Amino acid sequence: MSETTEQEPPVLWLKAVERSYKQGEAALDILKGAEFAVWPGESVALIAPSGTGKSTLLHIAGLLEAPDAGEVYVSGVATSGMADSDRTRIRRTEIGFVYQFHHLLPEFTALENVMLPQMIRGLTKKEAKTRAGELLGYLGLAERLNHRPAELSGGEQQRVAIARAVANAPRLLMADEPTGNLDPKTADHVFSALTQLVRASRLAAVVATHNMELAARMDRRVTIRDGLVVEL
Ligand SMILES: Nc1ncnc2c1ncn2[C@@H]1O[C@H](COP(=O)(O)OP(=O)(O)OP(=O)(O)O)[C@@H](O)[C@H]1O
Repeated sequence: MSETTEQEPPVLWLKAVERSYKQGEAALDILKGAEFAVWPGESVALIAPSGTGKSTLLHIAGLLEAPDAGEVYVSGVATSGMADSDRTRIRRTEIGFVYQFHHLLPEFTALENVMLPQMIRGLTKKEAKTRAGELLGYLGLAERLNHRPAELSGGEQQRVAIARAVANAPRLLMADEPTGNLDPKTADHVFSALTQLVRASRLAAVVATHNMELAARMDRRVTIRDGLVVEL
């Protein structure tokens, strides 16, 4: 765990989270009281075998899905009793998402892809452009601002996706196999860029990965066992 964490509340805190799915008449208990917290500036690898509940956990932690029981605190705020619109607002302002595939808009340039979420949030075009340029520059893409996704390499596309995810300065970054589609060397570069950004911006990051080498470079590693989150 990184220093500093004692006084600050966790950015994400899952408390006694339960989630079951119906399977015919039976209930399939996936999360059975899971506890999980991530602090500012800390990166945590989630290494969970297929079917153990990785997606379920990421969806609940990312406020895309509500738990059956338990509570999800984001920056100290309990989210379970909230109206959907409030939960969506917290998701949009506090959480950034990166997926295995970049999902960039093909007709827009790298710069425009990073500007868009900011403009949707109400920043002026000029403000959005400045921040997008800075972020892309930080991620080593200063020479690629006006390229469309198809004109970028896989690693470059994924770095643009990372810039887009943090464009609105979220406090939590959720990444699901962010390097899963890249060759090992490119994965290494993208991963380094991501962890550097997490530390520099004091984000809390949860990165689901099957890559043990990359997971070893994060602050902590957790898995899901018998419906609980356990440290590795
Ligand atoms: N909507 C649903 N209805 C019924 N069962 C579900 C539903 N969603 C997931 N499950 C089941 O719950 C279990 C956990 O699902 P989850 O998607 O969280 O797994 P996962 O660990 O992310 O797996 P993978 O890495 O293969 O995507 C699986 O056995 C899955 O079949």
